[in-house]
Amino acid sequence: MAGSGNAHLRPPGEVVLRVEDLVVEFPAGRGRSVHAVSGVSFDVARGETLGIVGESGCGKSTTARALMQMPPPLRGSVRLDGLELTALRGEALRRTRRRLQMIFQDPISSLNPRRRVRDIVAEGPRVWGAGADRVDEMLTAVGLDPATAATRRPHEFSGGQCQRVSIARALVLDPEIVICDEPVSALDVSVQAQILALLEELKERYRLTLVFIAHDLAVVKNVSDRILVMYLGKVCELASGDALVERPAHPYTRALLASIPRGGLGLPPADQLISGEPPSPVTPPSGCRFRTRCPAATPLCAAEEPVMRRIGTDHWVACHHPQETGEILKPVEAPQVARAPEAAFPQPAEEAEDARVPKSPKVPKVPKVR
Ligand SMILES: Nc1ncnc2c1ncn2[C@@H]1O[C@H](COP(=O)(O)OP(=O)(O)OP(=O)(O)O)[C@@H](O)[C@H]1O
Repeated sequence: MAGSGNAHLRPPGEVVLRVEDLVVEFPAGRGRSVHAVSGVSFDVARGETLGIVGESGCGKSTTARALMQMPPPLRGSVRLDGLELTALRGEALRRTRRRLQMIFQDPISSLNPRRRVRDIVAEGPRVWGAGADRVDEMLTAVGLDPATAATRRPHEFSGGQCQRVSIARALVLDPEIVICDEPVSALDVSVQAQILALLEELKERYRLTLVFIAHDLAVVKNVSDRILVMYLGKVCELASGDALVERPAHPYTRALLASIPRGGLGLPPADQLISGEPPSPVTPPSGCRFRTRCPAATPLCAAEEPVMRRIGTDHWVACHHPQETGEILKPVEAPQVARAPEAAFPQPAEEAEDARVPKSPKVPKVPKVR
């Protein structure tokens, strides 16, 4: 049986970032805590884009900040090329952080309004004493003309242009990993596509690894090699983008897919929709955290927390009653789907055992919940 450790979440390729049992809590008064991130594990392969998706408040941004050690997690491990970031302090942490950069949701408020664009992009190089010669190159790379843009201030730019400045600021220090936290959510739809295309282009040109966070599965699907689905501080499902969309196994993933309008992913409507708000992360439900909204929940789901199980090549799910993979949601007019590459890592015997689709009890037919 697959344990709750992280060996089973290995992506195909060389692991650059390994996250194990990450826990982040915030004080909630009267001795209680917000359980924002509760034992999240995943690996990121060099050169891949890992998407993280889930409703607002599920812990995506907290996970991102914990990777950057801003602040460090309460428990768990974050290893960059084997270097344990949670053990670093002071100068050593500062030096290592340069290898990880972040792009934030609100491009305008994340830029200092009083500074000129050149100074904003050059701030990292000034602090680090390196990269100053790349400022113009970066402005050009993100589609801004250094001659005209560099002396202007953020308020003179549109949201999309400000996000280009943020991207230049993040890339000027030549990071290995860029964590994009809802980088297009605040932008007009037409601008979103341009910024996503730019990120894709820069990823190739500068051989970046991306962690791409968004609440919108349609956006995440377009940019990600693999997708991790979070619900109330936990990972529900992790799979290649194709597997997640064509064979969603977790009821929550299915609900997220069902909420995408036709024309988004072009999927037929799924049979189950969820309603209501997630429970409070101060008092999360026992067992499976999704069970209070899950149309397939049984007493087992309240009694026992489901662990991540492998149900296919590069496809993992934490659910007692995952959807049998026999039912495949075919995208409308989908091109031939390429087979996901086999994991580069040999699977230990006990994981190979779990590679079969777990036999789950028949999920009773439930009425639609609206
Ligand atoms: N500094 C904080 N103090 C207290 N609670 C916090 C703090 N930061 C986040 N939280 C809580 O932690 C939980 C996870 O929040 P987080 O921002 O990580 O979620 P998210 O999935 O990124 O959502 P969003 O997209 O809305 O930012 C939420 O319940 C949030 O209210």
